[in-house]
Parts: sequence; structure tokens; C-alpha cells
Amino acid sequence: MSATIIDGKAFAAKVREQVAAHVARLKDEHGITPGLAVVLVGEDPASEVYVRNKGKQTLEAGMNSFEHKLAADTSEADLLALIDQLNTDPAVHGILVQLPLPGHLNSDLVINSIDPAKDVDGFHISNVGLLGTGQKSMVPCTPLGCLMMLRDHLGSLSGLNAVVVGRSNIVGKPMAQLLLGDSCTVTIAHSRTKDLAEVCRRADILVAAVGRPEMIPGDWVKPGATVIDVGINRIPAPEKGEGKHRLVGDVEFASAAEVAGAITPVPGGVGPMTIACLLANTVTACCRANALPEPEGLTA
Ligand SMILES: Nc1nc2c(c(=O)[nH]1)N[C@@H](CN(C=O)c1ccc(C(=O)N[C@@H](CCC(=O)O)C(=O)O)cc1)CN2
Repeated sequence: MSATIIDGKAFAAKVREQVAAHVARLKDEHGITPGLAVVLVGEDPASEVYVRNKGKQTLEAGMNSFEHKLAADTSEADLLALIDQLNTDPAVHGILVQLPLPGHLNSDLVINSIDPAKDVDGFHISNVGLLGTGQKSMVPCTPLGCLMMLRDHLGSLSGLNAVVVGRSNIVGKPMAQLLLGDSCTVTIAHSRTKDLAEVCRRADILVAAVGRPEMIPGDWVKPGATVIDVGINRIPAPEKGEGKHRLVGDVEFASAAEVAGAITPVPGGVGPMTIACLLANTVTACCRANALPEPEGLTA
């Protein structure tokens, strides 16, 4: 292995320290405590873990955490009523509805009912439009975390060829916008792109966000490239025992690490940055709501 491993777990811990320091200043100097409300509908086991970690890390950073757990058969009207209440609650600066939602709920409708100023996920159509036009917005947490790690590792991204594999609204599209904002030449590719291997080999920055286990092998990676693996795929691991699983990314780590200049691991890469950036976005939303200076280095 020759690549530098970009340690997302350690990076996320530093981001959380910066968030906690800013929260302490907001409390001491302005008597304001940022508050994050997280809404979970249903009992998806992975979502339950993510929501628990969000609440725990919010409290550890000194912020207020408001957790709302709703039954899987909650009606759209009841969910919208809760969001309405959170929109008008002055103690709540950030609102997040954990995805995926149960099938009977319209995710777009639900997300677009959140006050855009409190939309710490950056998924509201107003924030999508603001980001797409290079204006100040709330930025989706996972791509923001990727951008922070890229800037930290590479310094300037200007002029680099970036390939984003995956076109989701949550990661692929906002990631491409952020890279464009940092003056990269950006290609958005996906599983149906012709000559995907060739497209990937042109990338100085390769962001994999397709959700297909180990789809990108090392010989698709340009020597020296920086590889950001957003995929978190649970695959069977019979070697660990019957019914056991392990996590892999969208990139075949061992072969890619032979070629890349730097690479994020899975687990311990992009994943931990997602929650750290959620905390950062909550502080940003709180500062904006109170017309106070935003924390430096924690926004795009
Ligand atoms: N409303 C949202 N829903 C979802 C988002 C989101 O950003 N907003 N992202 C994902 C889930 N997610 C946070 O919600 C998330 C995923 C993964 C991790 C993480 O730290 N992963 C670890 C591995 C954890 C494990 O063992 O499973 C890692 O990669 O090291 C944090 C948050 C979908 N929903």
C-alpha cells in the first residue's frame, strides 16, 4: 500500500472540537445554546443507530438535542404538523428528518416543509438552488465533509479534474457543485456512463458515491489521485462467523490504495464526517438566525 490514509474519524473529532469551542462562545458571550431536532419515523435499525449517535454527539458538543421518534405508520399530516411546530420553536436552530422515510411518506414534500434556514441537511429545494447558483446556503453534510477532507489534504483544488461517480441528490449532485465552487473541472458519472473506467482514470479527485460494493477497482484509479469513498455497503462476511457482515466502500480499497496518492477508508472515512458536519451546520444555522459571525472553516 502506498496511499496516505485520510483518517475521517480523527478529522471528525477535530471538527467536533471546533464546534464545541464555538458553542461555548455562543453560550458565554451571547447566552445562546444551539438546538438540533432530529425526527425518526419507524424502526430501521441503521437509522436508529445514526439518530442515537447524532443525539449523543449534539449533547457532547454542548448543544441541545431534541429527539422525536414516531411510529412507522405515522401519517404525513402528523409528520408535517410536527415539522411546523419545530419550524416555529425558537430553541430549535436545526431540523433533520432521518432518511429513508417509510414508503407511504413523500420525502420531497416532507423535506420541503422544513424552514430552509433550519434545514441543516441542506436538502430543501431552496438550499439546493442556492448551492447550485453559488450563493450562501445550508450545505449537505456528507459532501461538506468530503470537501473539508479534500481541502485539508490537497490545499487548493483549483484546476484539478474531479470525477464524481453517482448522481444522488444527497451526495453526487451537491458534491459536484462544491467541487465546481472550488474551481475543479467536474464530471458527474454514474453506473451507466460509457467507458466509466476511462473516465475515472482521468480523475485527480475521484469521489465514489454509487452504493455498489467495491465497484471501482484499483486499475480505474489514476496514479497519485485522491480517492474519497462515500459508499457504506454491508456485505456478508462468513469468515467472521455465520450471518456476520462487514462494511466495504464503493472502491476496492486494497487495490486502489496501491495506486492512489490518498484514500479514505470504510469504515472510518467519510461516515464520521457526516455527523460532525451536521453539528457544524447547526452552529452555522444558529449564528445566521442570530445575525452573529459564522464559525470559520466549518462551512463551504
Ligand atoms: N437526513 C439524513 N438522512 C441520512 C443521511 C443524512 O446525511 N441525512 N445520511 C445517511 C446516514 N447517516 C447519517 O444520517 C450516516 C451514515 C454513516 C455514518 C457513519 O459514521 N458510518 C460509519 C460506519 C457505521 C456503521 O458501522 O454502520 C463509518 O463510515 O465509519 C454516519 C451517519 C443516510 N440517511
